[in-house]
Amino acid sequence: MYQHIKVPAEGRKITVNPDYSLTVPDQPIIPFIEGDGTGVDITPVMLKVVDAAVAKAYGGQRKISWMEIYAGEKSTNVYGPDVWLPEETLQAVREYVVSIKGPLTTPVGGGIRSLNVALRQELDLYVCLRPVRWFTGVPSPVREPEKTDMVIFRENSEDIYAGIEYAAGSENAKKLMKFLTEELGVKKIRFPETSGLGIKPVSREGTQRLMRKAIQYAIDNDKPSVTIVHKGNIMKFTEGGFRDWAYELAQQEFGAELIDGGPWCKIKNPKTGRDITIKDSIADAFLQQILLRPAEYSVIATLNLNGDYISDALAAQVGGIGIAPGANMSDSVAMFEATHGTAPKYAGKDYVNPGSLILSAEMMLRHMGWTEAADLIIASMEKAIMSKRVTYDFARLMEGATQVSCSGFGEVIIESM
Ligand SMILES: NC(=O)C1=CN([C@@H]2O[C@H](COP(=O)(O)OP(=O)(O)OC[C@H]3O[C@@H](n4cnc5c(N)ncnc54)[C@H](OP(=O)(O)O)[C@@H]3O)[C@@H](O)[C@H]2O)C=CC1
Ligand SMILES: O=C(O)CCC(=O)C(=O)O
Ligand SMILES: [Mg+2]
Repeated sequence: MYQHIKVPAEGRKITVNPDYSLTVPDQPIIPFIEGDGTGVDITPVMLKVVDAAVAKAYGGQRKISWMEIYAGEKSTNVYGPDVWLPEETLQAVREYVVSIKGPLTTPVGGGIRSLNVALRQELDLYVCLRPVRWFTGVPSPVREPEKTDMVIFRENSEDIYAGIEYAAGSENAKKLMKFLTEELGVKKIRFPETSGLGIKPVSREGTQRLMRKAIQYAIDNDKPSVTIVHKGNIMKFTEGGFRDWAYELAQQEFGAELIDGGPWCKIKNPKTGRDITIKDSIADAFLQQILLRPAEYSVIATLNLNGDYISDALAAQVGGIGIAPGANMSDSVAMFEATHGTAPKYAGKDYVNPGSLILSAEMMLRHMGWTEAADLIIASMEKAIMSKRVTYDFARLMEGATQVSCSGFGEVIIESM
């Protein structure tokens, strides 16, 4: 079976039904990746908090059998020097359907390509879902953080993240440059000899499967709008294509009707009868509007790079990246992870906020239909924040706070259950 993954003796697999709903046993086996950097701090705390919430919510009737799988630096220790993402890790994520991961390091410039992106691409986890909302008591740089309540649907499989890039001066860059200049008549590359080149694939299928999920989410959760965020004025056939294909999907599949001749349009929510406005915003303008008029935005559908930037910007608006959860999803497989990275300067210091990963686990429990345990995590997280016993990131901005460690914050959450 597996070479290094130890399958727990107790527990069963979660399975996917033909309609993509899940069958979740009372003792599911859930794979987790510890993660690099602060992964060693936050992942054990997340496991402890989830176990406590599940025990409290179901009195021993339900329990998670955690199964460690490997990626990143830990994988190179287990599998050998150059094995950053073993095939059996991908296999386990596919096979066990629901999993959770800590952050993984990606070097800047040279070195390995992102393992986080590789996981998303290999498993075709095409939706990066990142809800952003304020918790009462969290210090925020804006005056009315409660007005920020958005859910980002970031396209997770295309765009410049596809990794089609050639280093300046490399043979491939030269070949591509020759093709561009000689075959396509490109004359606008300012310094051809010293340019690195990247290619940005964006497709109708990729856009529309993402937009379908975003609209369905707005319907299921009675949200007032879906905003398509793009830079289609400049990148006409990639970001502009994204905008046009997203509107096209809204009209063709959801029967959206144009407002004042378009392109904005609206759908009547079949579940509530309320209107859902489908609109778009150019990314730079969007970034100032979310600060100045956040209440006007709800569900956001955007491309990979925009979604990456927007995730951290919005997280900051509601108190920072310490409580910014997320999920990477295909129609069947879901892998939950925080929005933040490995924060290397804090690695192993039991210091950072485990909140993002704990809230990612909360999303995971909700996805599994374990809503009582998920609700318990939200309620106890709120109580913990209100008690002002918080990690450094909140403590430095909160008056009268007592700073606690990463594991200490986990304890405060568990005490508050
Ligand atoms: N999905 C993933 O696995 C991701 C991986 N990465 C990778 O992580 C590495 C480091 O990236 P970097 O750009 O420094 O971004 P990080 O998100 O790791 O850290 C940036 C800053 O965010 C704050 N922060 C991060 N995590 C926490 C936390 N748990 N609690 C409180 N504050 C936190 C810290 O702010 P302060 O300094 O103010 O205390 C930190 O210095 C890179 O290799 C990058 O590629 C990045 C993003 C996602
Ligand atoms: O893969 C990485 O290292 C960074 C990814 C990232 O920033 C993100 O997904 O938000
Ligand atoms: Mg990011």
